[in-house]
Amino acid sequence: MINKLVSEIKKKNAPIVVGLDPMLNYVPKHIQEKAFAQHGETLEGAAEAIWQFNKAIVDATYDLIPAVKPQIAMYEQFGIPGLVSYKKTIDYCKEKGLVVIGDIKRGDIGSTSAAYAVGHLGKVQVGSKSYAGFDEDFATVNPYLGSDGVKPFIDVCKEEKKGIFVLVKTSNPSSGEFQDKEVEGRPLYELVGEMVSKWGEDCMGDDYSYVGCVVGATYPEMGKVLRKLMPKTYILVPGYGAQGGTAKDLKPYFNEDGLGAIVNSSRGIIAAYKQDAYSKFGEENFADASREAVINMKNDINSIF
Ligand SMILES: O=C(O)c1cc(=O)[nH]c(=O)n1[C@@H]1O[C@H](COP(=O)(O)O)[C@@H](O)[C@H]1O
Repeated sequence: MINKLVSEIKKKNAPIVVGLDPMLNYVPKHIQEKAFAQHGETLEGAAEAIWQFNKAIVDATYDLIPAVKPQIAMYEQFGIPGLVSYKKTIDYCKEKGLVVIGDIKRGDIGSTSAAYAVGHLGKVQVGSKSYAGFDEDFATVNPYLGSDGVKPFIDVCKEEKKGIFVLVKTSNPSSGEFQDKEVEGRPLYELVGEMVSKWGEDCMGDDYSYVGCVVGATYPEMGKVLRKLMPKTYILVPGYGAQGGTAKDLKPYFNEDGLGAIVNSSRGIIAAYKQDAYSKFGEENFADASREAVINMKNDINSIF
């Protein structure tokens, strides 16, 4: 799957991911009203609204982008109906040829991680049959329980030819509270980065490992150090746009070949119609606003090369 991700990035000339993080207050009134007319103001109604919202955005942008990243929390808040919309979103995006990065940020003791890995990337055995549960192409993984929490994901990736992005340095303001702490004279995120690079050594695609990492766009100095430390590791870079990361901050995350990083924007794309810059579209044409926001993001990021 890492080879498909890289080749789609090249083909579409777009090292970007659209984050499908649908909060109900981003969903235009006309979509909410239709969903509530069918299902009432219920969890089912909300789940239908976010699904229709996602579908419209995917239809308007899929030809421009290599990948999407649905964040499972945004679906989980609507319970089981929300998870059904998460799965519908995954299947629809795959039908459209997109690589799907499930932002699930899992990681636990080995046996529990194995179940997470099976549920999201692998297949579960039921008697003589086996089934893929959520079936994303990649998943985000939290490594802070140690290697026995990550290895089960790598094992499933090997079997299924899938991939993971392991959190190394996150974009949020307090990420330094633990991640920047010095251990043996070096920040913890560097040690984690080295470990991720090591895990990825025998998980190589053509040019990059299918064990990738996450480094926030909001810490470009650290991105620069980590890029050098882990040259074969693909970096998923969230924090562009709504969290303040800008294109000029992003150059250090890429290799000389213009590859090696893929930048996520969620609110900046899916809720573009709410921004002044896209107000000309109006709420009805929210998906067209998202399309223009994708084109602008792509041009903005490509301008650094
Ligand atoms: O793993 C992630 O994707 C992630 C890691 C990180 O360090 N920071 C971060 O913002 N994210 C996710 O990236 C998305 C960012 O959303 P926006 O700030 O709206 O673009 C959310 O889904 C976050 O959960």
